[in-house]
Amino acid sequence: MSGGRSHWVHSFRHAIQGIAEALRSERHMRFHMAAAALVVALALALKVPLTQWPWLFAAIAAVWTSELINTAIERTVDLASPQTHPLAKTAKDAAAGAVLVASLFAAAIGCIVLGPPLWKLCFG
Ligand SMILES: Nc1ncnc2c1ncn2[C@@H]1O[C@H](COP(=O)(O)OP(=O)(O)OP(=O)(O)O)[C@@H](O)[C@H]1O
Repeated sequence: MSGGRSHWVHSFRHAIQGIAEALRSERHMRFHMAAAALVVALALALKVPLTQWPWLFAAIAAVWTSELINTAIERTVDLASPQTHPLAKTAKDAAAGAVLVASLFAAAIGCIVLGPPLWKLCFG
């Protein structure tokens, strides 16, 4: 049982190290983190109803998850194919496409959830 728990703790530590390394090495990841902090601060300031928060968290999680997977794919492709190769390009471009889809989803959620209270605040 304790061996199982220790395995779980190791897996958790590795996952945190993965996120920390992505934050250190990827400018986009730091941008997503700043954007998430801004969204949370805005939602608190605008007193967004509790029922809307899951949409914001889903959007943030979608962007972070896609960026982490994109980073993993970039590293794997660089390791497997340091030379230019059409398949390496396909893999990296598809991974970047996943980040774009998640970012568009997050932007739409941000407009839908934060737009109306922001509009009300600015234009009465
Ligand atoms: N080994 C390769 N073979 C062919 N094309 C590649 C290869 N590596 C990168 N590319 C092309 O260059 C683009 C940029 O790749 P790169 O690894 O610099 O990622 P990036 O988009 O700059 O991401 P980031 O800024 O997050 O590191 C890829 O999307 C792909 O089109």
